[in-house]
Formats: sequence, structure tokens, C-alpha cells
Amino acid sequence: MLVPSKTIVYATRNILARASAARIVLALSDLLASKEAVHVGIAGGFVSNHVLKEVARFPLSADLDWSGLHVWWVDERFVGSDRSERNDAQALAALDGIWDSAHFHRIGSANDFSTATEAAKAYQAELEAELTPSFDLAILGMGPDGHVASIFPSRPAGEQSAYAVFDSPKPPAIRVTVSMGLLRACKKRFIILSGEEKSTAFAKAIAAGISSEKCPAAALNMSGTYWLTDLAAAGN
Ligand SMILES: O=C(O)[C@H](O)[C@@H](O)[C@H](O)[C@H](O)COP(=O)(O)O
Repeated sequence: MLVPSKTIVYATRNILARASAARIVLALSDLLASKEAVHVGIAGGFVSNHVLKEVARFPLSADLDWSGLHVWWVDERFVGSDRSERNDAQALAALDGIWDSAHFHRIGSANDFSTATEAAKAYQAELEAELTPSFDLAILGMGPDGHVASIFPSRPAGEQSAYAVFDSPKPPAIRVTVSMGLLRACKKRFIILSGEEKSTAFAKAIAAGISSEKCPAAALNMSGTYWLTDLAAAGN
């Protein structure tokens, strides 16, 4: 039997961030109890700047041993390593040291590589060496246009597990993203959405028959996906 995705709606943006953080900590703690290495893929935006702050504040976070955790980014802005708009910089600032014993797999910056293609190739090699076949958990956001990671509507989808993007409609234009194939192969996905501006794309993402070219998030409306939203994003 095909198991569908699940949608859980929280009253407000703050409750959504706190409840998502609780789910993340408990899901990772269960995985860490049963596996030596646990791989989590994280997005930027609301996930990094709000949800990960709540992860850092969640009481159990300080008690757990995070040394088996491997943290990966599902996308990154291809700018200098010292730039505050990098997704890794924002996530690490939000985490405030709570996952310091974890292993961080950052996507190469414009200081490390002269092109985003080279950074993507290096990240692809690292992903393929360590993941079988994907993250244990992906923590994703979704843009108002239905993008996930840096997979945007009406843009060529890469075949490789990580690839460069040169014409992102959301600045900056040059990025590195993991592929839809890698995100679909995750064991579990939390897609966390807040705000009325997400409601149209969310309705499309969970509707039957919408092409992922028009709404990339629709490709993740599948078993293992939890849509975590506030009332506004759910269209109520
Ligand atoms: O580099 C980025 O811009 C982000 O990683 C991006 O993919 C983000 O996850 C979505 O745009 C949703 O962002 P919000 O949750 O902030 O709307």
C-alpha cells in the first residue's frame, strides 16, 4: 500500500518553529540511538534562521551526544566563505554551538573554488562517498514559487546528486544544490512552511497531477514527507 505524505498544521509561526525543532531533536535522537552515523540535510531560510534556533534552545539538545551526527546543506549560495548570506553561516549562527561535536559537510565557497561547477563536483564526490543512498532526514523549506533547496520551477534539473545553478530567480543567482533524486531518496523529510505567501504553492504541491517542473515541491509529496505548516501557509 502506498503511504501518503502527512500534513501537520500549527496555529502560529512560533509554535511551528518550536514544534518542528522538537520533532527534529527527537527524530535525530532516535536515529543516533540506533546508528553510528546519522546524516541530516538542512536548508537555509526559515529552517536555518528560526527552526534551528529553537533546536538550540530545546532542553534535550544540551543533553544529547551529537558526535554521530553528520550535517549537510541541501543548497548553498556560491559567495565568499565570510559572507553572512551563506546558508551554512546562518545555520551555524542559529545553532549557537549546540551541535559542535557533529561533523559538518559544507559546500565549497567562492574562496575555495573558482566556479560553482567545481564546488558542486567536490560536494557530489563527498555525498556519494558517504551516503547510502541519501540523508536519513532532510529538513527543507519551500519558496512561494514551490522551489525546494535551489531547485526552481522551469529550470533544468541536474542529474548528479549535486549540481551548480547559474540563474536562480532568488538572489544570489549562482548556487549549488542537491538534486531532486537525492531528496526523494531520503528516508524522511520535514518540509517546513510559514506564511500566507506559501499557501498557493503548498496547495499545488499536495494536489494530484501538478508537474514538478511547475512546482518542484510536488515531487516530494510522497511517503516519508511531513509537511509542517502554520495556519497561514495551510491556507486557513
Ligand atoms: O538558499 C536559500 O535561499 C534557501 O536554502 C532556500 O532554498 C530556502 O530553503 C527556501 O527559499 C525557503 O526559504 P524560506 O523558508 O525562508 O521561505
